[in-house]
Amino acid sequence: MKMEILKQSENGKPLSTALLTLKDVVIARGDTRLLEQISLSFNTGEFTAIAGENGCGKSTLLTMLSGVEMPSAGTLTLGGKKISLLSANQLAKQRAVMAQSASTPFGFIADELLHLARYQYVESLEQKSRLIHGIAEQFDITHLLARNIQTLSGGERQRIFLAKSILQIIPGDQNESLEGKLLLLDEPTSALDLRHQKLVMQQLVALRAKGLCIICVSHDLNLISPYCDRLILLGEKQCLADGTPVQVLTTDMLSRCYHTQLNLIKNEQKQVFVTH
Ligand SMILES: Nc1ncnc2c1ncn2[C@@H]1O[C@H](COP(=O)(O)OP(=O)(O)OP(=O)(O)O)[C@@H](O)[C@H]1O
Repeated sequence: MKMEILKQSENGKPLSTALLTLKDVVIARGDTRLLEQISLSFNTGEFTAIAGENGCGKSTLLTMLSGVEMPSAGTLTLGGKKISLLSANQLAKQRAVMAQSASTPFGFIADELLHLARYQYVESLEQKSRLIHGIAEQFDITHLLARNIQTLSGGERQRIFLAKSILQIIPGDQNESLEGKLLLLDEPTSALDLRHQKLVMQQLVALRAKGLCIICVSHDLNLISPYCDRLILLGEKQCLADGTPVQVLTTDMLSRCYHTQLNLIKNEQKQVFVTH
């Protein structure tokens, strides 16, 4: 797979590899232009958080990044290829999306739903089950596998759908690299208690270490900032800030983005926390 090398270290070794790129992308809903002329690159092995006020276009941007809908203008490439040219099967193996309120129209059993995530892989039922049980343990959903999805609590359901999206793209051998794979998450921790928030963040960081490119929309800046590599703030129809959480989280930037005064606290590890 041909990929654009973004940066080189002094010894010429690639430091990061662009997996997903947007060039002069315009995103609209109906007659409303939500984002104007955005150009961004998302790299292999990078965990990016996207935040911004309600209605600024975060979920719509994620939908476009997934290749499900095309932007009004501009180009989007995944792994060096125009996303619009990738088949549904290619997309399904390369990127997974967890929507904001993921649900099923029918009362699926959780285990059936997780098996469905592997439908495009040629593997024995035993291999499939081993993989599903491994991921289920990592997301603390083993005890929920026999349950009807529609009877689960919000947080339980959220962990099932997160596991499903990961199962869709990971190789059968969990030791294999995840380079070239993309995970798009829309507020995946909004219903989780503190223990499960931490668990999910730790699992995402472990997947990122194997090369997965993660883009996660979140309103919870305090939860995600210590774990993500990069934070993008959207507002005013553009990318207002793009950098490490410490670079992006300033009182000026936050008041411009959220139209209210917010305060910051720094801890000894130089992490920044936002308070009202
Ligand atoms: N299908 C649609 N038709 C018309 N307008 C839409 C449609 N989908 C979204 N919108 C509008 O587009 C804007 C952006 O919506 P989007 O869901 O991307 O926002 P968001 O930044 O994810 O917001 P939130 O933080 O509330 O989840 C909103 O004003 C929304 O009302």
